[in-house]
Amino acid sequence: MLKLKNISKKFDDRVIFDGFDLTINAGEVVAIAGPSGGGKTTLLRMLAGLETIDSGQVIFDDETINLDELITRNLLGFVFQDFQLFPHMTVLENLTLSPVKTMGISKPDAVAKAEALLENLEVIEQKNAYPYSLSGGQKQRVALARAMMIDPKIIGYDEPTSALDPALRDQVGKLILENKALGITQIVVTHDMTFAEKIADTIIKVNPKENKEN
Ligand SMILES: Nc1ncnc2c1ncn2[C@@H]1O[C@H](COP(=O)(O)OP(=O)(O)OP(=O)(O)O)[C@@H](O)[C@H]1O
Repeated sequence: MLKLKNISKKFDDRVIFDGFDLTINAGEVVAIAGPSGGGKTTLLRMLAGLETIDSGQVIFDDETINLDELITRNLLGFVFQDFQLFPHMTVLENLTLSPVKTMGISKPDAVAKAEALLENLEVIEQKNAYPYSLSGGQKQRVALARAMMIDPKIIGYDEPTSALDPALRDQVGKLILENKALGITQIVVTHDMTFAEKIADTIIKVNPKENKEN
């Protein structure tokens, strides 16, 4: 279970979160909705350690995580809105780069793990392809595989359907529900309420004026 307690975050003088609380049960799919600029992406970035948290507590399975350690704790694997695949690297290189460089995983182990994930996500045939040659849906799957390389406790998706046509949107929904069946906790930032209602156990709204759980 993930508990955020009394989280506060400012950018300069601008308050994004002021005493924000959130509880997510293990295996749950939570959709985060709310107006543009409300802090949805910032929330994911903070949990992934890509953005600092000014104050508050992050508790995972009863352990209070030191806020400075979020970047190395692999709590949340991030599937970026625009995928952020390195254009000059193959799919396999995109997946193995960070685990080998920053996590000390051996290259053969990283490759084996990447291939297993690509196989599961049905993009193994693209392992030596460069991102430009992939379809939107394939990029999405590769981005998901890359997020899963670090064995995160939670997978966070930033607007996973925004670049996709309706058929691919359904495919992403299916992937999220497949991960749910595996017991993976997932947080999905989305503007798309129809999609949120389809995939989420809980929908949470973040609002810049009242960023308290509601
Ligand atoms: N690194 C940063 N420095 C300064 N301000 C930032 C930074 N990142 C985000 N912000 C500001 O914080 C606010 C929340 O941004 P965030 O991207 O989290 O919103 P969002 O809810 O995801 O919006 P959208 O739905 O438009 O993607 C915005 O006003 C944004 O301009």
